[in-house]
Amino acid sequence: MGELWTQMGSLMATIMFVYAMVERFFPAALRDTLQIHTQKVVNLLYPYVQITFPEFSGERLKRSEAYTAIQTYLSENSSQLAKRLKAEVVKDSQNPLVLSMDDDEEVTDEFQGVKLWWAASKTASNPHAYSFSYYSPPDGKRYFKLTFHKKHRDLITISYIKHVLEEGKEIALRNRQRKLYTNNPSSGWYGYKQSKWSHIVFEHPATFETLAMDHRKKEEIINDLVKFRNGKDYYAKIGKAWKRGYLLYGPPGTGKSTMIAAMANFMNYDVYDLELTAVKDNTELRKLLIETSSKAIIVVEDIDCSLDLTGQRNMRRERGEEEEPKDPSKKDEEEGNKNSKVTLSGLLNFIDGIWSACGGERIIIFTTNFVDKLDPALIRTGRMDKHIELSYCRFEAFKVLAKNYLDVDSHNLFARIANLLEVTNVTPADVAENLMPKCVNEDVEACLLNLIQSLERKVTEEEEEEAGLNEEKDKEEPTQQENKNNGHSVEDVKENGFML
Ligand SMILES: Nc1ncnc2c1ncn2[C@@H]1O[C@H](COP(=O)(O)OP(=O)(O)OP(=O)(O)O)[C@@H](O)[C@H]1O
Ligand SMILES: [Mg+2]
Repeated sequence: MGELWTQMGSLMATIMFVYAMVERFFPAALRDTLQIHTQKVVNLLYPYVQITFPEFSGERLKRSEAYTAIQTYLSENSSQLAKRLKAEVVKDSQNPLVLSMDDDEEVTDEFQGVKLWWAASKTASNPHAYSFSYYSPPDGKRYFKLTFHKKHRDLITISYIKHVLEEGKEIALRNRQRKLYTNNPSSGWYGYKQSKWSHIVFEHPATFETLAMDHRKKEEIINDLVKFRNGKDYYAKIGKAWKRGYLLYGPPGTGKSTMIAAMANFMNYDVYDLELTAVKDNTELRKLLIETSSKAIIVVEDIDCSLDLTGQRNMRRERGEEEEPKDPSKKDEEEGNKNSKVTLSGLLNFIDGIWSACGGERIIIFTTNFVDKLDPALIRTGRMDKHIELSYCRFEAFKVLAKNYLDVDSHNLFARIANLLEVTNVTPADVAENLMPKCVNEDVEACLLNLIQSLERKVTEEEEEEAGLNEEKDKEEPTQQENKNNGHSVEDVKENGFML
C-alpha cells in the first residue's frame, strides 16, 4: 500500500511538472490547439452530456426562472439525499426557511428508469467584475449542472427538463403563501408605488368540512371545483376560456362569504375581493382584471348593492314607470356609486369578454341577498355557470355546526332541535352564535338548551306575528265588503235587500 502511494505521488509530480513546462514554454496558440484536441479525445471517450443552468441570465441579469424552478424541484425531491444543505429565507412561502443543496454538492435523480446527476456549483469569484451590479453576487456565479448518458439525450432534453420545470413551478405554487387582494382607488395607481391591488396574507380557517349545508349539495360543489381544476385540456379542447362563474345567493348570515373562503382553501387559490364602487369606469375594470394572476378567485360581494346593475330597473325607467321607493339607508351607498361609471356592459365584458381569457384558471364569484333583483344577462349560464343557494339552517347543517362548535355527533336534545328547525327559519350564523359557549363552565347541554330556548322564542314570535296579521286581515275584510256594498254591511243587504 505504501509503495502504491509513493508511485501515485511521483506520477502526480510528473504530471504537474509536464503541465508547468507546457504552460511556460509552449506558445499560446499551440497551447490552445492542444487544448481543443485534448477536449476532442475526452469527448470521444466520455459518454456523458452536461447541461448547465446559470442562476443569472439575460441582459438585465434577472434571476433565471429555470434556475429557481430547478432549485425548488431539487429541494423537494432530492434534498434528503444531499449531505450538505443550504438554508435560505424565501419570501411569500408558507415555510419561509427552504433547504436546498449546497454548492459543490451532487444528488442523483431518476426519470423513466434513467439515472441522472444534478450538481450545484459556482464559478470562481471575481469581486471586480460585477461591482456595479445590484443583482449579481460578488462570490461567483452559481449554476446547476445536469449530467446524463448521451444515449438518453432526447428523453432528457425533451421530456425530463420540461417535467422538472413544470414540477418546480407547481411546488412553488403549492408552497406559496396565498394572498387576499383588494383594489386600490385609481388615484393610487401612479407614482412611486403604483399598484392596482393591495394584499395581505390570506388566512381564513373555513373549509368544506366546517361549512354547514346539505351534504349532497356540498359534494356537488366540491366535484364541480375538482373538475374545473383538472379541466385545462378539456377547456382548451372545447375552445372555452378556463374560467368558471359561481353565483352565491341567500339571506344574510347563511355562509356565502364563508363558502368563498372554503373554496379558496380547497383550491389553494388567491382571492381578489373587487370593490366595484371604487372602480372609476370600464377601462379601469379591465386594467384590474389584467393585473390578476391565474389560480385566483375574483369576488364581487353583494353585487346588487355595488352598482345600479339591475336591468329591470333600467327598463322600467325607459318605459317611464315609477321606481320603487328608495330605502333611506341605501342613500349613502348610491352617492358613492355616482363616482363609479362602471356599466352593466362593462361588467359583462369583465366576466366573459376577450380579456377575461388572459391568464386562465380563474373563478369569478358574485354574492347577493336578492337574486331576483339582478339582470338576467349578468347571471346567465356562461357568465355565472353555477347558481348556489345558501339557505336557512336545517337539521343536517345544524349537525355540522354542533360538531364544529361542541364536538358532538349526537345528543338526546337533537330531536327537539330537529323539530324546531323544521318550523322556523334561522340562519347558520344565528345557530352558531347560540352554540358558542358564553362562559368557561357552560357545557354541551347548556349550549344546546340555549339554542332550544332561542328557537322556541322565535317560533312563538312568528306565531304571534301571524295571529296579529290574521286579525288585521279579518278586520279588513268586512270593511272591504262594506265599501263594495256602498256602506251597508252584508247583514244589512241580506235583511233589507239593498243591492246596487
Ligand atoms: N353555512 C355555514 N357554515 C358554517 N358557518 C356559517 C355558515 N353560515 C354562517 N356561518 C357563520 O356565520 C358567520 C357569518 O356568515 P357569512 O359571513 O359567511 O354569511 P354571509 O352569507 O356572507 O352573510 P352576508 O350576506 O351578510 O354577507 C360566519 O362567520 C360563520 O361563522
Ligand atoms: Mg358575506
